[in-house]
Amino acid sequence: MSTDDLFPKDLSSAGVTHLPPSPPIEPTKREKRRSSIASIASRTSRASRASNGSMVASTPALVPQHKHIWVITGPAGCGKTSVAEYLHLAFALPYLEGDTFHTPQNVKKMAEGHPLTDADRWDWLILLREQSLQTLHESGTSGVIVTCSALKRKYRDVIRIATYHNPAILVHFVFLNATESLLMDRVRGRQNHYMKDYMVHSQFESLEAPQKDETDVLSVEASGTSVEVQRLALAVVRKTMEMDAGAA
Ligand SMILES: Nc1ncnc2c1ncn2[C@@H]1O[C@H](COP(=O)(O)OP(=O)(O)OP(=O)(O)O)[C@@H](O)[C@H]1O
Ligand SMILES: O=C(O)[C@H](O)[C@@H](O)[C@H](O)[C@H](O)CO
Repeated sequence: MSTDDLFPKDLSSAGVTHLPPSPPIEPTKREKRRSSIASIASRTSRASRASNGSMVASTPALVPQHKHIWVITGPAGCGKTSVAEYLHLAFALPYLEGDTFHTPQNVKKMAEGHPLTDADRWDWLILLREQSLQTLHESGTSGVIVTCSALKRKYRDVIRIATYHNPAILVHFVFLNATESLLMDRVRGRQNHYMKDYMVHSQFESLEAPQKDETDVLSVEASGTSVEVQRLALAVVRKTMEMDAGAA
């Protein structure tokens, strides 16, 4: 895969299987956003070439060794949707919005102010894992992006099972790290969403932040602006892709 393949110019083929449940962005705004993200991606690509004029000629084509499941994780309000949409457009990879796979019962429970239990989450986690594998298989792309709070280690382990019988697949967790008080503020500012700000505390009660031995975790500082967090996430994902292709 060449650097240009990592930042394809035609983003229209990227599939979104499940769009986020948030209010739709009006088309002109979405179009503007797409073109701005595409232009950031292509600028990044040109910049890396400009810093090394002979790179295109002398660097062998980047060939990914694996297919990748990029799980964007963290508690409510950390920016999973914002980051996933950005990566989806920048890398032209299909994107599954995890919240749209919750059962109506789970959504009702959260909307009524009751945190989900382990029992409520198992089938959802398994579904996300299976949908990710299916999407990878059907799309033929080098990766798929999925949002999933994946708050506990054992939840991440459920997703990791995707690799057990598929040695060609790697799972990565992009953990968006921010404080409870910041996320309370963000969720408070969000309109028309079933998850209310007072639920953020329960997310942190459940949270088992990834440990050092979880080597498939890419931790991203998520307290900056949306643009800052999106760019940090893009950088770690791109670096990981390049390492897999033997180019970093
Ligand atoms: N870095 C940021 N700075 C400020 N506001 C942000 C940032 N990232 C996201 N937001 C805003 O915070 C709210 C939550 O963001 P987003 O929906 O992306 O988070 P999420 O992790 O997907 O949340 P949830 O799990 O509750 O769906 C949204 O209103 C979004 O516009
Ligand atoms: O595991 C969970 O508790 C859920 O996935 C939540 O994280 C919500 O769906 C999300 O926060 C929506 O706002």
